[in-house]
Amino acid sequence: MSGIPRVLSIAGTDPTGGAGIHADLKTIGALGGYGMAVVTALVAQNTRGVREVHVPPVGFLTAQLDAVSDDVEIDAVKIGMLQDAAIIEVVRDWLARVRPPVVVLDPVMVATSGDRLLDAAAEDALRGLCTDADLVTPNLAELAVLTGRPVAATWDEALDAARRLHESTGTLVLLKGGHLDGADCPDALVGPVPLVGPGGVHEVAGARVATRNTHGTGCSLSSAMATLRAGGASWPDALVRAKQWLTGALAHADALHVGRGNGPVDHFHELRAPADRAWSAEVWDAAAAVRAGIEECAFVRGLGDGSLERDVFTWYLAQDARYLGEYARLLARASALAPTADEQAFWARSAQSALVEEQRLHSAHLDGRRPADPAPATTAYTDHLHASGRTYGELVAAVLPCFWIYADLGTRLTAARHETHPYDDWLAAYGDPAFAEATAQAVRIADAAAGAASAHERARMSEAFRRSAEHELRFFEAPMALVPARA
Ligand SMILES: Nc1ncnc2c1ncn2[C@@H]1O[C@H](COP(=O)(O)OP(=O)(O)OP(=O)(O)O)[C@@H](O)[C@H]1O
Ligand SMILES: Cc1ncc(COP(=O)(O)O)c(N)n1
Repeated sequence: MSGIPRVLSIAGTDPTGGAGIHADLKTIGALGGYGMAVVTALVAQNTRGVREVHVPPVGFLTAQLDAVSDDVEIDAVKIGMLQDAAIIEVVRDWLARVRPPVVVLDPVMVATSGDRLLDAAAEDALRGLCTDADLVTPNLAELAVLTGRPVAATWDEALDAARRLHESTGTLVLLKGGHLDGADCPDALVGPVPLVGPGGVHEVAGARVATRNTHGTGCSLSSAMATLRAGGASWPDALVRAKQWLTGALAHADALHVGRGNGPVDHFHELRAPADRAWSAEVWDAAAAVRAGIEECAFVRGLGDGSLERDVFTWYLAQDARYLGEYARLLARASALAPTADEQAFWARSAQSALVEEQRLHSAHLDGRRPADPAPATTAYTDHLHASGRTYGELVAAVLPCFWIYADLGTRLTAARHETHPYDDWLAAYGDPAFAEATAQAVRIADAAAGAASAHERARMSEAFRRSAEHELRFFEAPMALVPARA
């Protein structure tokens, strides 16, 4: 494969650009692939429904398919609307001749509007095509038709049906929870253990975005899976990334104002994000007063000019050691919840350095003394972090101020360093460029999580950040107020 996955969509059209090949091409581009398209059917449709379907002669479909495969090495195929059995036959013949490494089948039968996009007589032929695909992505109604059972009413029933489809076809199934009720919107890969892991099910949780603009989500998800898999991701990693991207596309759908029915999702929301105000910039600016309070507090000023009394500093270090022990647990939890291997590794490394590096520095200062009991400011801060561990985004937002406020203070306090400064090694640790880089990565991760979050989740992230920043201030104020000599 070249570096950029070459992905072919074989599907119908949607002149309003929300579903079919239009959604596929946007998705493939948004996720870093090169998109190509062969049209099975021309559909006069909009966000309110399908008006007319024109199917060109099947010979012309073969001509389109051959024109692409005679010339281009195809890394992945996504198959969408097929309309009738003759078209399915042509696609099966072509797949038998040209077998691209990744074949994803979205067994499109009925549009969101309720209009049929597949002849009832072609359902058997579509079942046959399922066996040729590497991944099949039915919604609940399509799963019911493919398995000959009633439509699943619960997630457990849907998982059973997906298992049945996998057993009858031998093909990996991506089960979609979009049509279930409730605040959650899970998806799952159901298939062989070597591909999806223990139990043969890899579930990816998701929050339901409150929008009626879901036109083309199925087309977009299947194209995303084809593109990401062709790019080298495992199926489970592809689903995590595809879902993160699609949730963001749904969260930005209402801003598009396309059509008066079920509108499309914003495939290019991630491209637009730099022009939007980053979440991190918003919350950092909103915490300006708290940050100023930290810079001006007696403890930080004393640390900078070296006038801070040793017993005050030692008391602070003892509390910081207590804090870091809990903080490392929360970083490890962020690692456990992380949606990608890179983020998982980042949080695990951060947990490790919080435990090892920081406590090594502390034990040097604490002179072997055991950390004291946690002070109220320490407990309040760690309680808040634990309470913020419900979702990945909220947790990442809650742990961020400890990185960011320290790194920011570090760059300021570095200016105060000199060889005989009593707290020079401490200032050096927080002014360390590697710590600044880790902080920048934590900020990038938080912005990506905020980009994919619903408005509600983003607000919770902001609140978690705001409260952590306030706890930072109280943590810095505590030593001066609580050192016994001063109480
Ligand atoms: N409101 C929503 N919020 C978050 N994710 C959603 C929402 N609706 C659908 N999805 C996601 O979109 C993808 C498509 O799911 P769905 O079950 O709607 O399939 P579909 O019916 O084939 O799609 P389409 O609406 O394009 O026909 C899945 O990943 C699903 O979890
Ligand atoms: C050409 C084409 N392919 C697929 C769909 C299904 O998408 P949705 O269910 O979101 O309408 C569609 N409407 N048109």
